[in-house]
Amino acid sequence: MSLEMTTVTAGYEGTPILRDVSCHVAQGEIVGVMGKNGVGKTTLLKTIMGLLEPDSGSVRYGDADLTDRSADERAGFGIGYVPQGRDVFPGLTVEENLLIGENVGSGDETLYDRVYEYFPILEERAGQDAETMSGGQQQMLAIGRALVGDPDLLLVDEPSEGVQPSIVQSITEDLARINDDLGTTILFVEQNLSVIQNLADRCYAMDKGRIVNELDDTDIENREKLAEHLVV
Ligand SMILES: Nc1ncnc2c1ncn2[C@@H]1O[C@H](COP(=O)(O)OP(=O)(O)OP(=O)(O)O)[C@@H](O)[C@H]1O
Repeated sequence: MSLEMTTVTAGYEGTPILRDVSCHVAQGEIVGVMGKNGVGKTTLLKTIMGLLEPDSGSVRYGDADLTDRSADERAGFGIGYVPQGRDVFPGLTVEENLLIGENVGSGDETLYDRVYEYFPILEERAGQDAETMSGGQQQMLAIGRALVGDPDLLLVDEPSEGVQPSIVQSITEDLARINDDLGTTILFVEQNLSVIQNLADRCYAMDKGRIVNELDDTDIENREKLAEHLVV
């Protein structure tokens, strides 16, 4: 199913952040969102996930109008969210963190097997306090937690943030493989040029709450062109 956001305006307590944002992601596509700090990238993902109510505009997924649906309902439609900073639950084990991502009552063990296949370290560390894992392992856990919800669309907020460079490459490959193997559509926010180049089919550039450019695969190969949208 494709995602379609149309002329969305959204913000926090009366302060507008997203201004008239329209974007789309086709089924099976991997689309990046880039831009400097504070331009509204996280706000865009939150609005798609239903964690922030838009002041105007609409969010549609396939035939469904999600605009007035809760985040839980959107998860039920097959949308998974990997938040910035990962937000693993401290004091809970890796396995308990994964359990939280499961759709209530699904009990589908194959979803765990799938997560452990992509991220064997999570099986090895199943009983470990999630908080004591490295940044990269926590990022894998956050992706795994979304995967046990069996999403068709994955929203991923800065997968490279706080992750050491050698692991960034491996997480990028994992996301590409998830898209390839499972057909999972991916919309991700990123400021790391290499991740964008290695992962995105297409990319939106944001500035001051607006989408100011759309880059196709040829544009994405051009590092200087990409960097224009990221330099602070
Ligand atoms: N909960 C909130 N309440 C009020 N203002 C917020 C809140 N969250 C974000 N903002 C503001 O909204 C603006 C956009 O933030 P957002 O997190 O969407 O940007 P971003 O592009 O994802 O940046 P970054 O890369 O730094 O995460 C910023 O000015 C930020 O201070």
